[in-house]
Amino acid sequence: MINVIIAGAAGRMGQRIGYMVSQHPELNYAAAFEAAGSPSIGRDPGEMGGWGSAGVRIEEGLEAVIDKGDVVIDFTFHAATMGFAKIAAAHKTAMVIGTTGLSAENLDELKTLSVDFPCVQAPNMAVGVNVLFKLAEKTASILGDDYNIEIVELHHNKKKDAPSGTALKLAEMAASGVNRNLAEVGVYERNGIIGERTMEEIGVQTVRGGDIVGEHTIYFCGPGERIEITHRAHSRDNFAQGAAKAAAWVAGKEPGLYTMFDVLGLQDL
Ligand SMILES: NC(=O)c1ccc[n+]([C@@H]2O[C@H](COP(=O)([O-])OP(=O)(O)OC[C@H]3O[C@@H](n4cnc5c(N)ncnc54)[C@H](O)[C@@H]3O)[C@@H](O)[C@H]2O)c1
Ligand SMILES: O=C(O)C1=N[C@H](C(=O)O)CCC1
Repeated sequence: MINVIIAGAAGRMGQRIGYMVSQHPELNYAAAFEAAGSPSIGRDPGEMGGWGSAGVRIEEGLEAVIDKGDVVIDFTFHAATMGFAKIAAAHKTAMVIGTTGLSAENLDELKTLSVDFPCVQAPNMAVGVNVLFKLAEKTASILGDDYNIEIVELHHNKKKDAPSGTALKLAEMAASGVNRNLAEVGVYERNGIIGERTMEEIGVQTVRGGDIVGEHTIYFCGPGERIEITHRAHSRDNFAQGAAKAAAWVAGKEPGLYTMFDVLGLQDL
């Protein structure tokens, strides 16, 4: 069995990932940890979530549990994630990172650290979203420069980062399809007398409200017609199943930075 350590075990994703790990035939829920001072410390994450005993108690900090597992699954907060990656790299323990809001500098640092440990990092672990990434790139490359590309994402009112990591990756994939650099053409807000839209820009807009789990639409708006491709998450379970699948895949792999395209075999599509 592959022993799994779950970071942020009391969180919305940490809870569903814990359940999926407990149900997975190759995975064992070996340890759980939370931030210092969390009221969940000492509690059983399964009992907290109402899905039975996980067989572990939530501990404080990754250092306390790093020797108990083969892979750390992290869906927490960007400011904490890089610290976890440094600890995992030093112990050569595999990692699955779903936390969003990582900066370009964080991703560069992760690439450097990954010479020492295998790590899957992806802003969205649902199968459907990863297919959508590929569709966005292909559709953009087929339609070319005559179609305006716009992305709209909707999430719950507790989400801390904007735009979503998924929307940013969608924009990156579409930009790659039309050979543009997102850093040069991404437009994240519009307000006031902004003038006509340029053909090059790729718009990314954010909606926050209620308990929306997550919705992403990419629009290709052309003369006389438009294509809209939407992914809607009905619950967090697809993300959590993807994280469990990634953990089973990455344990024992060669050091390196991998994505869900590697896990799902979509790399060459
Ligand atoms: N990749 C994906 O498929 C995917 C899917 C959903 C959410 N996410 C991302 O996962 C992250 C978490 O989302 P959420 O809705 O579960 O948030 P949440 O706030 O419900 O959960 C985060 C948990 O992490 C804990 N945490 C924060 N700092 C910590 C630290 N230093 N040490 C240990 N634990 C710490 C918090 O106490 C909390 O319990 C966000 O970045 C979100 O965008 C990714
Ligand atoms: O609920 C969240 O937070 C989500 N975050 C990810 C993102 O930022 O793309 C994935 C969808 C849900």
